[in-house]
Amino acid sequence: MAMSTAPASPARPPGSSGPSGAPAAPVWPASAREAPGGGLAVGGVPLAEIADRFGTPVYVMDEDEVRARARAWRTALPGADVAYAGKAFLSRSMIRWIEEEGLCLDVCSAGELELAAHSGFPAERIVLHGNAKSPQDVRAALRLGVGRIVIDGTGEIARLAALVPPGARQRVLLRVVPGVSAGAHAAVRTGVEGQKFGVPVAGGEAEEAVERLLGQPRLELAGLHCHLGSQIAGLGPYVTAVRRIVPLLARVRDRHGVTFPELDLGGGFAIAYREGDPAVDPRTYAERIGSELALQCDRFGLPRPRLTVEPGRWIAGPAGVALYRVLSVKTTGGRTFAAVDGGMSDNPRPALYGVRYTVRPAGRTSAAPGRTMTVVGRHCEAGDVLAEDVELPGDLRPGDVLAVPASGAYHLSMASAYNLVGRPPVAAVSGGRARLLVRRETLDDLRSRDVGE
Ligand SMILES: Cc1ncc(COP(=O)(O)O)c(C=O)c1O
Ligand SMILES: N[C@@H](CCCC[NH3+])C(=O)O
Repeated sequence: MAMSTAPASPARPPGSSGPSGAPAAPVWPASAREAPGGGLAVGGVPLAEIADRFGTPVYVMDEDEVRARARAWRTALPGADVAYAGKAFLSRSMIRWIEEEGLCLDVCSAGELELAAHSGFPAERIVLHGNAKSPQDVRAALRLGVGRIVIDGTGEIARLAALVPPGARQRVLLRVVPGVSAGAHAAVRTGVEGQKFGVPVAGGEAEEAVERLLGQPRLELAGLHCHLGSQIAGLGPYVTAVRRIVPLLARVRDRHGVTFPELDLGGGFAIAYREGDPAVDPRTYAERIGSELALQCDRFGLPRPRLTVEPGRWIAGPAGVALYRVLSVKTTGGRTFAAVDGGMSDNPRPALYGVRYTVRPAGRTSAAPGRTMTVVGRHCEAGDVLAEDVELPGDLRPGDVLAVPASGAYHLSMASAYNLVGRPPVAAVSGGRARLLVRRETLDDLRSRDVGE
């Protein structure tokens, strides 16, 4: 088996359609190429070089891929606001790229907010979310002057209004739950009743919250918000959400004489983790959701609100590649395990959602015949599995570098200190150069938190 298999697809703009007309689902960044001496290069930099220079595990972010993906949404929805959901991956450079591409930013804590503000991101382009905002979150949002705060529940309305200084008005959105089940795993389905986010459209709860908000002179209700869930591959759920939310807008208009200028339909757009996985195409989203919104608004005689979308995974995920070094190859119970020097501490997604990744050697070519192996992490749980039953070169050995694509979202942002191994660094690649964005968490960092007695 040739140890280097070519990346799935030649370079093409993210979000473009494949030859069959089905949504294209590139697994590797568009810049991925076979490296001159064997292995894989991303952003013009051989991944083996990155592994040697920064150590492993290391996360590689392709800056041009991030920017192209951000632009794909801006181009598809020219009259809309595109708010990158920072929970997917946030660093000072990422914030700068997003700012330069003209996006807004969705944050959900004082921590994310302060990082953005200190990186120079304009506060009026920031949206603050959260089902349980702490006083610290709200105070930071008011002090920095964020553009929008998303109200998640009726109880939050008076609490927030009380913190807005006299004479000031805070622009807010109300998060509603349209009763739509969507998302790759129960833990990330937020469009249905019975989970912790938002106020249901059904049963009148949302209308009651709107009424309360309209009665608060220090809050300016600019519109409704919903976020259905995450890793949603089809557009049907978004269409249903529009069909349920626009009639609510009409009821509010009829009852209060108010029409809202904005509608935020959240994020949740699927990416491919393995070859052939479906992914959302921003242009198809724009056509389908844009026309449904127009249709429903016309039906109720409402003006079309300005749309906001909040992609997180779609922008950061496919731009990231995780690099690990093989620590051991072991055959036991009829299975061969390749164990790497990271795992569930830097990528908890397999353990949390049962997700499986694809993996390929990144450092050298091999003529050895292929062998079915399971790639596992180094942590103390049998569920610490990255890729199951994948074909890898039969001569894979300790020291080899393995690359895992689609690793840019919800890996490092959810990484833990499990087994005190330290969180990996992040390197950016672009134009044949690599640079460090986030340094490795050292044992000193970890030890220094423990103050003893
Ligand atoms: C309110 C909100 N907006 C946007 C997102 C981004 O979701 P995704 O990364 O799936 O696009 C999330 C996370 O699911 C969210 O909670
Ligand atoms: N953490 C989830 C996505 C949750 C999105 C947050 N609202 C994942 O890795 O798939």
